[in-house]
Amino acid sequence: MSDILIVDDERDIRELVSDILEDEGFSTRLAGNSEDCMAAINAEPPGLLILDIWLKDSRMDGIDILKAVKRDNPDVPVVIISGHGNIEIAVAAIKQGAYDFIEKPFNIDQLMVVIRRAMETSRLRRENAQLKRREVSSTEMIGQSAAFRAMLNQLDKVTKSNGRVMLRGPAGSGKEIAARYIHANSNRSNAPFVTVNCAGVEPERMEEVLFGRETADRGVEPGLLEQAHGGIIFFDEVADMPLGTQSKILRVLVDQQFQRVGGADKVRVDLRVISSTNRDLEEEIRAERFRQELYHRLNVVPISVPSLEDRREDIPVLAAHFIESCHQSQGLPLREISEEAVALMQTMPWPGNVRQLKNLVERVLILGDSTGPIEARELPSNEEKIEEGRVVLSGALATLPLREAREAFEREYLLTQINRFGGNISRTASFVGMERSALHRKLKSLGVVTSGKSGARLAFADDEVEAAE
Ligand SMILES: Nc1ncnc2c1ncn2[C@@H]1O[C@H](COP(=O)(O)OP(=O)(O)OP(=O)(O)O)[C@@H](O)[C@H]1O
Repeated sequence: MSDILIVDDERDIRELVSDILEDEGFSTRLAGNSEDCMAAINAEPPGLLILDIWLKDSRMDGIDILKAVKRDNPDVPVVIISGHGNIEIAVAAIKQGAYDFIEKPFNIDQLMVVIRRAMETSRLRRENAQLKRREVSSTEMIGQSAAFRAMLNQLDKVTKSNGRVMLRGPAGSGKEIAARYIHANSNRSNAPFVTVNCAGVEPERMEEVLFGRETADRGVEPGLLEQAHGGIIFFDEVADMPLGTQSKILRVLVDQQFQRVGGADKVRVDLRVISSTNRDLEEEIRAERFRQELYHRLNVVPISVPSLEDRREDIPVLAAHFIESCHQSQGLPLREISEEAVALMQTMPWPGNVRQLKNLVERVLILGDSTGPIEARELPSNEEKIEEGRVVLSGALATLPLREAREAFEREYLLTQINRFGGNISRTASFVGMERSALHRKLKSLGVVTSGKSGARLAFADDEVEAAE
């Protein structure tokens, strides 16, 4: 257990408190002024700080020390000692984040009750934080496709740097989990990871949420930037940040400091910034909805998170992973997946990406009444697309002459299958029921050029479609 730092300018008092605490089995350190106090904290943050509000011959008073501790070591609980009749100041200290206060003169029992409670609360907080961390670190990223491995490789390169990363990819593709992966593997892994849900906060509240606020009656309420101090702040869906807030964030990135709403003090924070977007930010800049300068500051290392349709090969392992986690967390049955069900999952559209797959797996496990393998009939039947083997035409296909429509269909169908088999032409040929050489010819006639050892990249007319490596 870490020790208790006792700060009081009256020597008798600090020694008396120290004796009592040592008798109770705590170890203590003592400081008589603010300089010694800050030096002791910087040397090693204590498990608890007992702090006199009035410190003679000190550069900082108790409230200043409290502010510094709450900024740099927010986990250290602080118990204030206040002189008799200084209740207002003690209450102000609580608003600044002190755990509790005791009034001089105090008796041993009072002191011990407050200290035991403060220690217990802080222990619970630490345990909670550890549990949360464990939960986060168990959200491991699953995948083995070339597209996934390429992304992971890029993530691994940026974990140890402080570079600002912009994660781009469609909704539900795994941008937040990628940001958490960077955090968990960075040297900030023991510091907070704080998400700013830029789409979810009302624009008029955004600044308070980010910068915090200071009011006469409620004191300091730290915002998300302060809460993330030392760690990573993740701007989720950064394109949804109001323009006014964008300028202020830009200032924070330039100056490395900011003011709370209603406050006068400058607050300094040490942060690494990761952002995500599923929109085309260049387009947002052209439409004057996103500030170009902020874009350049946030987009230092752009990393693309592939859609699930671009890594269909990963669907079976992801589905198995979600079955396992639903089993662990909710006791749902640990079921396998039939071959037909895997084939259907690997060919159906996934506009909601990995999140949609995760939800689908959970739904099937909840609704299913068997413990055998998941069957294709348990999956959504795509009724709007196929009715009893009948393909319902999309608007685009229906406007084409038969020959072009057939080619468009064949191209789409074969690309999906090739992607599903990770670019492996032999396995694709065997599934679609063609000879390998006939499939090659077919692809060529459709303008799909395979290259690389395993048909890795598919040059598709002028466009490039990346299937797998
Ligand atoms: N590679 C992966 N392995 C395991 N789980 C994943 C993976 N990718 C995504 N997930 C899970 O899918 C869900 C959606 O992922 P996440 O929230 O990271 O997506 P997102 O791109 O940030 O979504 P949005 O843009 O909608 O905020 C989460 O539950 C996440 O844990």
